[in-house]
Parts: sequence; C-alpha cells; structure tokens
Amino acid sequence: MSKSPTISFIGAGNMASAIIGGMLDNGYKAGAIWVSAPDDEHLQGLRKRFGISVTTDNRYCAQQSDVVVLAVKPQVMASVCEDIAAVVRNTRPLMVSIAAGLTADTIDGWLGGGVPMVRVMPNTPSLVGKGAAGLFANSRVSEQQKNDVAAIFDSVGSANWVQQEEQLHAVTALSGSGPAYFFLILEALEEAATNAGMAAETARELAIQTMAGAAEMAARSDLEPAQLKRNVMSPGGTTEQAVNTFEQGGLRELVQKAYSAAYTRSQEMAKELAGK
Ligand SMILES: NC(=O)C1=CN([C@@H]2O[C@H](COP(=O)(O)OP(=O)(O)OC[C@H]3O[C@@H](n4cnc5c(N)ncnc54)[C@H](OP(=O)(O)O)[C@@H]3O)[C@@H](O)[C@H]2O)C=CC1
Ligand SMILES: O=C(O)[C@@H]1CCC=N1
Repeated sequence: MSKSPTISFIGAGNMASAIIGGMLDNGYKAGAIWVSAPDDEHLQGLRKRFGISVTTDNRYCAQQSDVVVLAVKPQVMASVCEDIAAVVRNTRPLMVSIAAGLTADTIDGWLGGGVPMVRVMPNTPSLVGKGAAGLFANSRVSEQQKNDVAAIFDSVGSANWVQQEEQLHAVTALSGSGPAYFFLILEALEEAATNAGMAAETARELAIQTMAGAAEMAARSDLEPAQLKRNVMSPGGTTEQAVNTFEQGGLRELVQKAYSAAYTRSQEMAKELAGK
C-alpha cells in the first residue's frame, strides 16, 4: 500500500461525512477519497462541499481504493457486503468497518472470507479533528495496513488499538455514543439557564465554553477529575449545592445504567445481526 492510500467510503451519512471532513482538514487530499451511497442528490452535495469523487455504484467505489471503509448502518451491511464481495476478492483492499456491534468474522463471512479487516468505533467529533476511536485488527492485517488505518483516525482525533475485539463494546458505550451524552447535558444546562431568564444565545455560548474548558483542563492537568471538581467547590458555596444535588439524585448510578444499556445493546446487535 502507498504512503497515502486511496480511501473509499461505502455509505455517506453522519459518520462518513464527519471522518471525511476531518481528514480533509488534516492533510488528506480530496482526490484520494471516493464515496458511494444510493441518493445521488446527497452525493452531489458532498462532492460540492468536499471536492471528493462520488458514485451511486458501491462496487465501482470499492474498486477505486487501497482501503474500503464500510460506513452503512449495521442492518444493511450484509446486503452491501454481498454486493461488493466479488470486487473485494479481485482487488483485495484493506476492509474497515465502522459499524456498531458487527464482528469482524461476521463481516468477513459476508465478504466471502479471508479478508484483512480493521474494525473501528469512531465518533462524530472527528469532523472537528477531536474524534476518539477504538480500533481492532484481525490476524490478516499487516503492520503497514494497521499504520495506514491508525493514521486516518489519528488525523481526525486519536486512534486507540484494543487487543480483544470484545473491548469494542466498551469503546462504543464510552466514546462512540458518548458525544450524545454531552450534547444531552448541554441541552439540559441551556434549558435550565433559559428557564432562569438568560437569553438562549448567551446560555449556549456559556454552556459550550464551559464544557470545552472543562474538557481541556481535564486533558492538560495532572490532577484527577475529582480534585478538579473540588477546586470549583468553595465550602458553603454554590457548586457544592449543585454537585450534592447531582449525587443525591443518583447521577453516578444513572450514568452507569446508561453506559451498561449502550454496552448491552452493542452485544445484542452483534448476536442479532450475525445470523442475517
Ligand atoms: N453516528 C455516529 O455517531 C456513529 C456511527 N457509527 C456507525 O457508522 C455507521 C453509519 O452510521 P451513520 O453515519 O450514523 O448513519 P447514517 O444513516 O447517517 O448513514 C448511513 C449511510 O449509508 C447509506 N446507505 C444506505 N443503504 C446503502 C447501500 N445499500 N449502499 C451504500 N450506502 C447506503 C445511507 O444513504 P441514505 O441516507 O440515502 O439511505 C447513508 O448515507 C453505522 O454502522 C454506525 O453503527 C459508529 C460510530 C459513531
Ligand atoms: O448509536 C449507534 O448505534 C451508533 C454507534 C455509536 C454511535 N452511534
């Protein structure tokens, strides 16, 4: 494989667009990226936005590249793989799946078997170069191919290898789904502030800046999150009241429950879809 491999995305939705946008902002050339999906109008929009090549023909798309990223919903993965299997057998690209749940063996079976495959669990902040991805390679993937895939996901954030495929369930429940958890908190904080009379625009600006600032501090500081939290809590002050309210309301248990629900769903999807 060349130093900068050509990359085809099958599926052009939220996650593919986020990765492509991030890659282009971080040095990848539009000329090296192909995308396929059923809706030509949507594809033309992406072509205009990103300058990449587009086609409604999945087989043609798969033929163009050293790396083929499967970026469709898990429920349509079987039919997509069966459609491109002959092409994959001939051109032998590195296959990358970003689908939640589906195991490398299941997808390999749909592609006809013997395929080098990396499973990645990325997240949508890839669009702004702040993605967090977990990666697992099957035994057919070479070191060079691992480096090529890691370079793609490092270019849009951070790429983190896991040694056991099962660990991707944990990645999915944390960072794959995670952006939605923080957007939910953002929504709730904005709502609370506007209920107290703050202008919506100001509430959004302050809430986003606070979330970004807290994340940046946690990333840069040697202190534990618990200590960073205590540093905001003046004895007898306002934060103490809010944090106690969260703790007494069962926030930790709720977070554990939500995380487990996502984890379990990832496991269920693997079982449900393997038979299809
Ligand atoms: N969204 C996220 O935050 C994350 C998603 N993922 C995984 O990424 C994958 C895609 O998710 P997401 O981007 O959110 O989903 P979307 O629904 O946004 O995107 C799916 C894309 O696949 C296209 N598509 C549907 N059928 C076909 C087909 N037969 N051939 C080619 N393309 C097809 C859709 O086109 P159309 O819309 O016209 O039907 C759409 O462009 C999923 O497997 C998901 O598990 C992983 C991590 C995070
Ligand atoms: O909700 C989902 O199933 C996908 C996987 C992680 C984020 N979105």
